[in-house]
Amino acid sequence: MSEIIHTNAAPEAVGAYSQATTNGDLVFTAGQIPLTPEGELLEDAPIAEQTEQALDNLLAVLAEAGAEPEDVLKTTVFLGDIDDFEEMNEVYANYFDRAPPARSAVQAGALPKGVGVEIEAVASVE
Ligand SMILES: C=C(N)C(=O)O
Repeated sequence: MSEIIHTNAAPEAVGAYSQATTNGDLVFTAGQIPLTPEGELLEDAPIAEQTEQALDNLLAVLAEAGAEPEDVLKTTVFLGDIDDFEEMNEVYANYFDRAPPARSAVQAGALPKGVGVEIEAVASVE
């Protein structure tokens, strides 16, 4: 059975999508961008700060679905500029310090709202 996940601890969707959906034990999050739950966009902040906000949002959405960081199977990190990889990675490592999930990191041509990073995840909550 599938379910739509919503929490006020993460920003509202900026388009026609849900913060996350579930199917059985699996949780699929939308890509989280550096937008605060209050609606402040951090598109000009350093990539470290943008990454923190995106990951705070991601963990808030996962928590609403009952998932902890250890439950994450795979993430995808979209960067506006691959030169930001190291700065993003340093922050990212603090969020997934135990048994980090599989990950892909790619440079996207452009990201919504002009942000520098967007991060999505798939988790299992069995
Ligand atoms: C920010 C997004 N996740 C989107 O526009 O799909």
